[in-house]
Amino acid sequence: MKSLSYLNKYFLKYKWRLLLGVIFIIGSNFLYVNMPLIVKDAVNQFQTGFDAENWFQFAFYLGGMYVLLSIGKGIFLFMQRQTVIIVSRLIEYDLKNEIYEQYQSLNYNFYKRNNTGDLMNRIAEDVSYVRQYLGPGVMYTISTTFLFAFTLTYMLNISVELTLYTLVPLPIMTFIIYKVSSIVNKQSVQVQQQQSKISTQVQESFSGITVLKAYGSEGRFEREFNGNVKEYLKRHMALVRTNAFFLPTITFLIGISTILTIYYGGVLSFETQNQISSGDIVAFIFYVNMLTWPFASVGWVTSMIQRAAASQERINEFLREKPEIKNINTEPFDFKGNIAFKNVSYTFPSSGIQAVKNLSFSINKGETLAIIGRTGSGKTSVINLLMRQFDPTEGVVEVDGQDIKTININDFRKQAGVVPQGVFLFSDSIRNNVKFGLAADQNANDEELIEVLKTTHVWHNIKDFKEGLDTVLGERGVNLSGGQKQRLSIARALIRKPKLMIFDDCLSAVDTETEEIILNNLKNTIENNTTLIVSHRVSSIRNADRILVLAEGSKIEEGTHDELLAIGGVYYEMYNKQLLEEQEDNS
Ligand SMILES: Nc1ncnc2c1ncn2[C@@H]1O[C@H](COP(=O)(O)OP(=O)(O)OP(=O)(O)O)[C@@H](O)[C@H]1O
Repeated sequence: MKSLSYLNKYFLKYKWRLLLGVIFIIGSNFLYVNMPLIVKDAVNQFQTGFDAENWFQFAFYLGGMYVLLSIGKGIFLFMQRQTVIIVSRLIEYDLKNEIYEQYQSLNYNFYKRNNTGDLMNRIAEDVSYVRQYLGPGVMYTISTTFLFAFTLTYMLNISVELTLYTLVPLPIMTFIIYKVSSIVNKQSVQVQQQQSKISTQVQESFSGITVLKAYGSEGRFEREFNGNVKEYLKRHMALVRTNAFFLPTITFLIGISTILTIYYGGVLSFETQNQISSGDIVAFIFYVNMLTWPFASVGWVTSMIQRAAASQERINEFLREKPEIKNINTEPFDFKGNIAFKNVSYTFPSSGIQAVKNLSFSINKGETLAIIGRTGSGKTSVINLLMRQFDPTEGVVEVDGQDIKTININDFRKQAGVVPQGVFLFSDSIRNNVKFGLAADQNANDEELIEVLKTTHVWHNIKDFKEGLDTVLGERGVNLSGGQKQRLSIARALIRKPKLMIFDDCLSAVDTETEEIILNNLKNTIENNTTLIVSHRVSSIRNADRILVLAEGSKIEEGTHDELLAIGGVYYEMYNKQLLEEQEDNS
C-alpha cells in the first residue's frame, strides 16, 4: 500500500477539483438518504388515513419532493463523475508521461536488462490498474464513507436495536465480496497472461511466416495455437464462474437483512406499542438496500487497491531507476574532430564480461580509423563508449581533449552520424525514414534526400518504386532487401551532415562490388570528417588511414593496410582468408 503514496503529489496537484468532487459526493448522498423519509411519510399517512380534501395536495407535495430529490441526486452524481473520474484520467495522463520521460532518460544497460513487453506493460496495463484506484477506487471509498455515515445516523435515529439486527449480515457480505474480488483479480491476471501468450504466438507466426513455411511447421504451430486457445477458454470459464457468484451473494444477504428488518421491525412495533411505525420499517428496508453497495464496494475496492498497489510498486521500480549517464554540462559544445581512448576498459555489469581491455587509440580531425576483429571482439562496445551509451569502468574517453563525461553529450551526439549494426526502419515513408536523421533545427529538400540516397547507391532502386520517396516501408508497405535497408540507414546518418561518422559493420549485407561503389561515393562526403569504421571485412576498411585489430577487447595490431600486411600477423591472416573466400565465390 505504501507504493500508492507516490501518487499523493498528483492528488495535491488536482486538490481543488477533487475537493469539488467530494462536495458533490456529499451532496448526492445527502439527498439520497432523505428520499426514504418521503416514502416513510407517505406510508404513515396511508395508515392514519387521509383528509379527503388534502390528499391530492399531499400526494403532489410528496411526489414532487421525491422527484426533486432524485433530480438533485442525479445532477450531483453526474458532477461527481465529472470531477473525480476526470481527475483520475488527468493523473493517468501525467503518470504515463512521467514514465515515458523516465524511459527516455534511461540508458543502454537499462534496456538490455528489461524486455520490451515488460516496459510496455508498465506504461499500459499497470497504469490502467492504478487509474482504477484513482477513479472508481477513490470515488467509491469517499462516497461509501459518507453514505454509510448518513444512513447509519438516520437508522440509529429510528431504532438502535433494529439497526444492530439488520446490519449483522452486511460485514459477512463485505468479507465474501472481498474474497470473490481477490479470486476474480487473480483469475483476470491468468486470463491476461494467456491472452498475451496467444498474441505473441500469432505475432511471431506472422512475422516469421517465411521460416515457418520453409520448415513446413504450420501443423505444429496450429496445434500449439489450439492448445493455447483451449487453455484461454478454460481460464476464462473459471473467471465467469467466479463472477457469477457476485450478484446472487449480494441478493441473498440483502434478502436476509430485509427479512430481519421486517421481522424485528414488526416485533419492536408491537412490543413498544407503535414507537416504530410502519413507515419507519419501510424506510429501514430502503436504508438496508442503500447500504448494500457501500458494504459490497468495501470488498471490491479493497481488492482493487491491492492490485493497484502491486502495479504502482512495479511502476515505482522503474521510476526509481537513476540514469547512469548524466549530462552535467549544458554549455553548447562544438566538436572540432579529435577523439582519444586512454587506457579504456569496460565490463558489462549484467554478465561480468570484459568487452574492452585497456584500449588506447586516437582519431584526429579528418582521419578515418577502422576497427576490425572477429565476432565478439568488442567493436560495438567501443562505439557505445564513444557515444557515451555507457561510461568506461577504467580509463578515459576524450573528445577534443576533454573527458567525454564533462562535455554536453547531447550536443556531441547531434554532431555524430551513427549507422548501427542492426538496421531499424519505421513503418513510414522512405522520405520520413531518411529525414529521421535530421536534428530538430535541420531540414532537407527532395534534392538533398536524393543526393544522399545516390551516395549510398540505393536511389536507383527507390526511383523505380511507383511512389518514389513516398513509398511506405514495413508491414503496411514495401519490404526492402537487407542491403537496401542498410544503405537507407547510412543515408539517414549522412543527411544530418555529421562531423563524426560512425559505421558499425553496416555494409555486411551488400556484396563487395556494391560496397566498393558506396565506399568510393562516401570518400568525398567523409573527406573532412572524423570517421570510425567498424567491420569484420577487410574490404570495407583497407583504405582507412589507420586500422586497429581487436581481439577479446584488446588492441593486438595497429597500422595502415600495407603496414599490417607486412607484419604478417592476424590482419594478414584475415586478409588472405577473406581473399580466398572471395575468389571461391567468384569462381
Ligand atoms: N549488453 C550486453 N551485456 C552483456 N554482455 C555483452 C553485452 N553486449 C555485448 N556483450 C559481450 O561483450 C563482448 C563484446 O561484444 P561486442 O558487441 O562489442 O562485440 P563485436 O565485436 O561488436 O561483435 P560483432 O562483430 O558480433 O558485432 C561479447 O563477448 C558480448 O557477448
